[in-house]
Amino acid sequence: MDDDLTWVPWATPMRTRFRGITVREGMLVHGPAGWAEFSPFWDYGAAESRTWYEAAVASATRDWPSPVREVVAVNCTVPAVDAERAAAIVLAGHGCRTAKVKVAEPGQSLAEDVSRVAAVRDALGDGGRIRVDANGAWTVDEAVAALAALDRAAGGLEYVEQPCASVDELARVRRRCDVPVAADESIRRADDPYLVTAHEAADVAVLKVQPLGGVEACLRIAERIGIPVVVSSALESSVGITAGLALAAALPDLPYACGLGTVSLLEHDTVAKPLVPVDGVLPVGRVEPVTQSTATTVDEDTARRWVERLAAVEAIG
Ligand SMILES: O=C(O)CCC(=O)c1ccccc1C(=O)O
Ligand SMILES: [Mg+2]
Repeated sequence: MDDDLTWVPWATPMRTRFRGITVREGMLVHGPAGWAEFSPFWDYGAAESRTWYEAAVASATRDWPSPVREVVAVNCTVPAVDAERAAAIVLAGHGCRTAKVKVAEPGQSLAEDVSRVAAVRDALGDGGRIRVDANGAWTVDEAVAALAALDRAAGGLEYVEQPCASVDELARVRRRCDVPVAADESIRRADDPYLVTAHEAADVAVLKVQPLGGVEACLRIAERIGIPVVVSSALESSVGITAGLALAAALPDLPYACGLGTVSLLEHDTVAKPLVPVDGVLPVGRVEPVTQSTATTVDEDTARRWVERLAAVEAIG
């Protein structure tokens, strides 16, 4: 354990269930450079959580790279809810002109996805952009059929994020379909993040700071990967979002809105002024958490689980 670092557990219910997650929790960490967040999902074991730990320690101990912009345009994120709630999320979308819509949720139908996307287009108006995220749930044939219907419902999709699970399938969808393909899980859960470009499987790379080992590590991937980058959250509290904003701010080119407008999916946050977009953008910079807040007042069991988890990840070294 690094003596310069202070670790604080936090937890909050989600306002809206998101990919099966109903509670979001983790640890904040304070070091010489400021506050950072360690919040791997519980389906990640100690080994896969190691990059999340390295990302947190790097942000707490080292300055971030120099920003080239002061604000970052973000998308609003629409979980796999019904059409009415999807429209409400977009209308409350804090000026975001891009919406990301979750599709292919287990147990739901393509008709539900089509009506959700159509409702998002209605709420967003003509000018806004719509992207969808299938989290790898489709086969290639399902993706091709679904994308034709969703592209029509959206009046044109900006891109589809992770339509299928494997790099090879992404490449096949990309060849058969005009909708640009973005790779998320194929980068953040892969041994080799560059496989997607080697196989011409993606037009856009989604980078997430925690799973990919930190702001600097992501910046190096962005430099090498050769396709435009979208920085996205892992549903962090505002403290974790600042690291994503630091990455987005340091990228020379940022042609797409980033998926960092997610704190409104959380019931409680770790800071007094949550990083909710204003006019569709978020400010770049460090934040101070409120360490005696509802989010950081966790029960004994939650605190113990995180202390044990941290020890398990640190033991990997
Ligand atoms: O990109 C966004 O709009 C929000 C972030 C997001 O969707 C997400 C958040 C946590 C885990 C996975 C994902 C994902 O992109 O699949
Ligand atoms: Mg995704």
